[in-house]
Amino acid sequence: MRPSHRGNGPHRPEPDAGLDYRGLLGHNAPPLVYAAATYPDALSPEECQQIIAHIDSQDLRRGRLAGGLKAPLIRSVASEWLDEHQIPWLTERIVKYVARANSSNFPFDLLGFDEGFQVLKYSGDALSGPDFYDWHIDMGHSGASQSRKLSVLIQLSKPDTYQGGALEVNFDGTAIPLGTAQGTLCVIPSFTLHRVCPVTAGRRYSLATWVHGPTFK
Ligand SMILES: O=C(O)CCC(=O)C(=O)O
Ligand SMILES: [Fe+2]
Repeated sequence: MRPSHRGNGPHRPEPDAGLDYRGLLGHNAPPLVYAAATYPDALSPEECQQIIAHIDSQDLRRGRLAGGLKAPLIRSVASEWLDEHQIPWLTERIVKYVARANSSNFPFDLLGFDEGFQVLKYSGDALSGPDFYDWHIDMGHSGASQSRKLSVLIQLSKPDTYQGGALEVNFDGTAIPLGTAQGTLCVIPSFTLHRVCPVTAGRRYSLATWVHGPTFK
């Protein structure tokens, strides 16, 4: 069971129900950095299919960790950087939700997207074994990953097209699954522990991008 209240702070809504948390913040309430901002219909099914078709037209590479490290025991996925000109509406859409999330949850100083969009394909092939991304944070030790402040994660697949593959966050010791509906966009601080459970059948497509800014202080 997942608790609807955690810690002693303000009420934290269920991640799946989270749209606009502003009304829940008291005047001096601390920012809700230990909650995901989740927007279930950020992309339509047609828009998700457009991105999936684009991913399937690409030669994908094996994914690495934040900072470029190869670690097949922690991350197994096929990935590629998206040429955003091929999905011209996407940047504006993501910016809209990041702005909403940052004003409601995470009043972080942000400067922009320094890395572009990464598309991800997790396959549940019996032969090569399930793809997954074990517990990790997105802030890395080198390059642009050092200044990641918000992680934006989009579910592109319909949940009934794969098995396993839950995207989970861990704020306080409890693994909390985020929404799986096709087109769901989640925003979490890049220091949040999260994982993608092994995809045991089918294919799970997702998109990840990061918003950068000055070092936390
Ligand atoms: O596939 C996902 O939904 C999340 C991917 C992720 O955590 C990452 O690429 O850093
Ligand atoms: Fe991640």
